[in-house]
Amino acid sequence: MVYRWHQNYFYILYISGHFYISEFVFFTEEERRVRANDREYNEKFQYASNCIMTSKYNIITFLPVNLFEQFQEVANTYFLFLLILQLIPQISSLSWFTTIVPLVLVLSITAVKDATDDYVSLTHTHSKEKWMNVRVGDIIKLENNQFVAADLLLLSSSEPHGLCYIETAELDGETNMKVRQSLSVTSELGDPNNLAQFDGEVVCEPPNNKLDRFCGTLYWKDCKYLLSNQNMLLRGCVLRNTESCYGLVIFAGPDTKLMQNSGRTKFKRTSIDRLMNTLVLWIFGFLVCMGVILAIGNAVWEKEVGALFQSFLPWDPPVDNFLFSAFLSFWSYVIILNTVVPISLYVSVEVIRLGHSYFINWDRRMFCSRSNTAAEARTTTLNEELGQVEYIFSDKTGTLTQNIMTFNKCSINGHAYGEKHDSFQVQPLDFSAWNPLADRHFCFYDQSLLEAVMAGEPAVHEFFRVLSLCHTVMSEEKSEGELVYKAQSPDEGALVTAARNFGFVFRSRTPGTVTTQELGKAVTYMLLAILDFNNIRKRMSVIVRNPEGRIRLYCKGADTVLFERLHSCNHELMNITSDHLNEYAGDGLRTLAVAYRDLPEEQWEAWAERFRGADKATDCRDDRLAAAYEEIEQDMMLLGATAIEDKLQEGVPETIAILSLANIKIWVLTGDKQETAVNIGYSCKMLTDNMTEIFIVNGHTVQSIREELSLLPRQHFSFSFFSLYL
Ligand SMILES: Nc1ncnc2c1ncn2[C@@H]1O[C@H](COP(=O)(O)OP(=O)(O)OP(=O)(O)O)[C@@H](O)[C@H]1O
Ligand SMILES: [Mg+2]
Repeated sequence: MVYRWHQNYFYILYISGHFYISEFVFFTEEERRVRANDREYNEKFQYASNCIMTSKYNIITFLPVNLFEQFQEVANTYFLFLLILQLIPQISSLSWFTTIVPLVLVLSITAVKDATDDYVSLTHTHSKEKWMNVRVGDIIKLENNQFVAADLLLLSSSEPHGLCYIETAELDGETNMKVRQSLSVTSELGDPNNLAQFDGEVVCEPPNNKLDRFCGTLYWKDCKYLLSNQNMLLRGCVLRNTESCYGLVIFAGPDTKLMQNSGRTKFKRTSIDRLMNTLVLWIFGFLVCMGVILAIGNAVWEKEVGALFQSFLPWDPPVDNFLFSAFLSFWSYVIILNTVVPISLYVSVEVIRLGHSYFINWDRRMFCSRSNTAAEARTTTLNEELGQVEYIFSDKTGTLTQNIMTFNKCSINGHAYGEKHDSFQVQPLDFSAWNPLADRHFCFYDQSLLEAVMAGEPAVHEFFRVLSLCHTVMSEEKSEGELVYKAQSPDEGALVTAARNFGFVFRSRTPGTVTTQELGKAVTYMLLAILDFNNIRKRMSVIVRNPEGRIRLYCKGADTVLFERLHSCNHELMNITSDHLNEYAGDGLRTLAVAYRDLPEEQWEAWAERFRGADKATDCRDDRLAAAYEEIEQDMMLLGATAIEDKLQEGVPETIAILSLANIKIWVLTGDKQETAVNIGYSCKMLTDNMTEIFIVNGHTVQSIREELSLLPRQHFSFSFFSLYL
């Protein structure tokens, strides 16, 4: 079958029991060129439009495709075959409707079930009809809480500095908000009339499934601007905390990163289906044997006895010998004995499936009273499929844990703060008395840290200064003194809030400055560079110039990477701090180390030159930037470490315990420190005390991990806990 669908051809192939829908595109895209507001130009490239079909059937294809699927059921084919046999008068032993009625009944019940399954999945994914008409190169407006309909380049937003906030739960499952920012040249366009005149051209990578990367260039008014993932809004995200924004459609429909990540719909067969088919085949084999035995009996009788009665009991006209008579009686017996093949089995299984799916929907224990939603089985085979699960792959933060981070403890200059020493001190500290900007929801119990701040200990001050400066949090001041932080990473939100309560209040930022209020005094730092975080670097830094003109680099990140980059004079402090860190990790807390480095003017100038070169590079930009970062993040002075708590979600340990009883193996992905990860493993009952041998596979390359794995005895695979550091 071939469908023509928006310039691309789709073939439905049937190979060894599976349907494959293959897309045949007549050109392979090497780079994408999109000119804003110029449909005529963009149409030349025949990019896919924003129409997406997620359902298996449509009205025309339903009957043939569904029948084709159903006749893969051995029993259905068998009954069709019987029906054909019945039409031959010489062997027809039963009236034709005894087979056709059950067959038609089974076929139509299954067809109705398939059609409803498909319709449900269609209505769930395809509610926004109007987005179908969006084409590549259009500029569209999005409003708060709307789903992003295609992959867009953010042009401008209602928020200052072209910022906008998105929730990416549909894409990566993370519930925290992320920030995107438009280029400053386009964010100035603002009003719709200017945007209608915008005629920039984007040249970028072809459609791909990498959710966290985008690389392209915007050409506009003889200038060239580099684009990154930070400028993109992907289909499936939801706009939050942003009144409205405008975006240029770069990828639409099947080319969007969301769709590129989803596999094609395949005809699914559960293992019960396969088991039933095998059983039916065996029963059919038995039936054939019976037929053969009876036909042999017929042949013997016809030869020995029947032949003697030829004049009274003549053979029917086309039959002229006993062998042919036996051949015909074989088929008659196949028809007569057909009831041994249980066609009702299929109907019963379908009915049971339907019943099970309703049991799931009605299950009170799967009802969430907070959001007033019940569990919903969207396919009737769900129960069987769940029963087949052997492995569960889960993310840790936000899936097992609540993703609500609280600043719990810290170690500054070798001193540990935050222990709850005694039972007297149950009241959290009251910050509002001396700090009007304090966040009332922040709880901390250790008085001595507050005393250290008040006593003016320089290390403590510098520690909180790092926390208030080195981050990517945005702040919003609705009314004087009422600060709201919008953090991309909840860890950072917790750290900045802690600094805020201890008197180092982050107030606002512009692309070139950060303004803080340090113990009541407003201070504006020049923000010279942000060396952003990524999961390979495991750290982030900022370089700032304070009002006195001194330049400092502030860095925070994983202790493993930070400790390697400290100045040698930190040896002793490093040992004490790492003892504290181990203690924190032992409690399952997330840890970060913080450090600083003084930069003389000449050194900064020289490095800034190289940094700008790397930043402008078009090829290997990431590698060159990483090398530049590496160069400056050296010889740092350690300040201390922080410990943040992220509580487990309700019921996680119980659920995991039940899952492991069912022998389901669970893999959890986390970027935490190894000790923290192991401890969380224990607290959520993934690891238990009777697992005496826990293997930690610790390698940095695929090769080294493979070697370590090959050392493990095979049977340990199901019980061991891996922490892969790639
Ligand atoms: N904003 C940040 N600034 C500096 N360092 C960070 C930041 N976020 C995380 N890190 C460090 O980088 C390491 C890896 O973080 P990453 O965000 O890649 O982990 P993750 O995959 O998100 O893990 P999880 O899901 O457990 O949070 C962390 O252990 C932490 O030490
Ligand atoms: Mg993280």
